[in-house]
Amino acid sequence: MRLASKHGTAVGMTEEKKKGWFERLTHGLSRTSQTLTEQVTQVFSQKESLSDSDLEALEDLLIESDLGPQISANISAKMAQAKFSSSKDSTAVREALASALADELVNHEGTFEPLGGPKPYIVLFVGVNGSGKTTTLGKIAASLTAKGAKVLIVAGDTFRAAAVEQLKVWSERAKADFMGRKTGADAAGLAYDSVVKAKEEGYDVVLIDTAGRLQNKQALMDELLKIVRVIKRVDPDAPHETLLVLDATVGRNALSQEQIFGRQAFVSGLVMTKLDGTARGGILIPIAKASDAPIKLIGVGEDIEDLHAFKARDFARSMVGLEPQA
Ligand SMILES: Nc1nc2c(ncn2[C@@H]2O[C@H](COP(=O)(O)OP(=O)(O)OP(=O)(O)O)[C@@H](O)[C@H]2O)c(=O)[nH]1
Repeated sequence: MRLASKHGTAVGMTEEKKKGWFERLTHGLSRTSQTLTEQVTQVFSQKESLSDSDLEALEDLLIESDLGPQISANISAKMAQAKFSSSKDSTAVREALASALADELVNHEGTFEPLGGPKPYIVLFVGVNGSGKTTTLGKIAASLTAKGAKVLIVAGDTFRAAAVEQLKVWSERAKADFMGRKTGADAAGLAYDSVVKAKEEGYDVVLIDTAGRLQNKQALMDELLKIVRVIKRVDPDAPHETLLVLDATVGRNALSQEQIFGRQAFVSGLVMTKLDGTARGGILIPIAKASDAPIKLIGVGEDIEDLHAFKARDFARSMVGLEPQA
């Protein structure tokens, strides 16, 4: 039993589910793909190869799409080499662009398989408030319980009553068990107790939410590190996964969030949410390249089915408005 069949590789996924996800992905990235491809195909229109000034225009477009200078230069160089037999064939331009984008991403995809590892599998969710941590946690819980897994949700953001309430609602929706404390309680103590309980009571997966904001960044990091330290006292290999949740709509701010959390909080995977809410979904590429941790999941909407494993080639194709390849 593996979450991967739903959130992971297409292995085991029914054709219908795969198609459903591809539609959601393409729809979710439609703002990005419209902006990107309309402009890029304009640069190429009526041409079979690019002049130096066309190449500069292309590079500027890619930089404006938040891809950053280095990646934009790499992609422009690849596009410069491509020859298009029919100048008006925008599909060929899109195919070439998708392939150049995918080349940038293929080494940055990772898998999230909470039912494929040790039991209980301890997952920590980190990220600033509003990035989509709670929603992501809830969606994962729902897909795991749907597979029959015994899941414990832990409200580790003990500073915000609203965050605890929101998580409680998700646990009811997902039919997962819930563990929380009163406002201001020690989050590390709660995390410790949750792992002990999970071991004693045979849980498959423990999903621990954490605070997204404290008095200052250092206090936040200290709190996260304390949670990790106490969890390790119960299980030295835990947490088995620390997912950093980043909101694509904040653009380059997500890049600096990755740098702050990624450097200090032992992040093992990234989740990029709200890709449906931006025309600059390309921000995922510089983030993937800057991070030591791979991208594991992406979110393209608020429904449970809108969270899925990150697949570089599918993502790159959707970014330029092409159907992912079955
Ligand atoms: N459109 C869209 N909205 C999303 C996605 N993921 C999360 N959201 C929404 O973003 C908002 C913030 O998400 P939360 O899960 O509450 O974020 P959080 O990081 O837990 O934030 P706090 O609860 O404030 O700590 C909610 O309204 C979610 O429904 C996504 O992939 N697409």
